[in-house]
Amino acid sequence: MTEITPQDAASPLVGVLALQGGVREHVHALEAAGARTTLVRRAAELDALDGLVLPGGESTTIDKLMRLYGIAEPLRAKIAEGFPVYGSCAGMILLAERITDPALDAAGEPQQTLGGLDIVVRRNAFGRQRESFETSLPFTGLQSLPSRDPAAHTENVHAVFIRAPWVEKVGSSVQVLAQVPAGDAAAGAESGAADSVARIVAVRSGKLLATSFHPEVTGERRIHELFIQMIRGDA
Ligand SMILES: NC(=O)CC[C@H](N)C(=O)O
Repeated sequence: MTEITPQDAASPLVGVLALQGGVREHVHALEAAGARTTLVRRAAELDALDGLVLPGGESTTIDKLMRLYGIAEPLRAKIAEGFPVYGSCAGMILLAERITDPALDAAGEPQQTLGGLDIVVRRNAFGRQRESFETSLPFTGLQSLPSRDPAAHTENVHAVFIRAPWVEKVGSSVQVLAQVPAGDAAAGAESGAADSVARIVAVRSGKLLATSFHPEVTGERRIHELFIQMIRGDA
């Protein structure tokens, strides 16, 4: 069912892919940031949109359902034409050109991605013991947002990680927006590597934005505002 919210008609219409995962939270965050929203389950629903959010959840399930419902191919084609998409967590995995450790289905077939974002991601990268954590991260590129605190020296974002991927490699077209610094106590880890090396957790390339973490669950609105500015061509 399509739900259009009564925002200003000039507000961009942003879809949230509603096949699996944390859909509601993105709808609320987008609306708080000034967008109109609609839930997307079918390829025909893509055409009316100004942008799309791929939520967190389980990337293997979302991948399977996107292919089953025939939405993967048309979405891939739109992304190649410059359609704005923001992916959080599983959504970041779906935008990645490559996964270091793709899950295999019962037939031994690796999970697929939409691609478009020239990054390599590692799933569940922060380890099992501390599979969820929260931390505060400096985030690049929020300077022009309406909700920005003009008195703030650094633009820190509250970031919630839930079985999150990190970005292992970025192509030359990709801008790194945030990293978990080496030695971050919250990231801690079993994944010893997180202690000794900074890990990339937010990136942008053209009209594609991806975060390993979930701004939509904390009341953090600046990432969604940034995405709306990207849609409008203001960022
Ligand atoms: N919170 C999330 O979206 C977790 C992502 C999940 N680990 C995956 O691989 O899809």
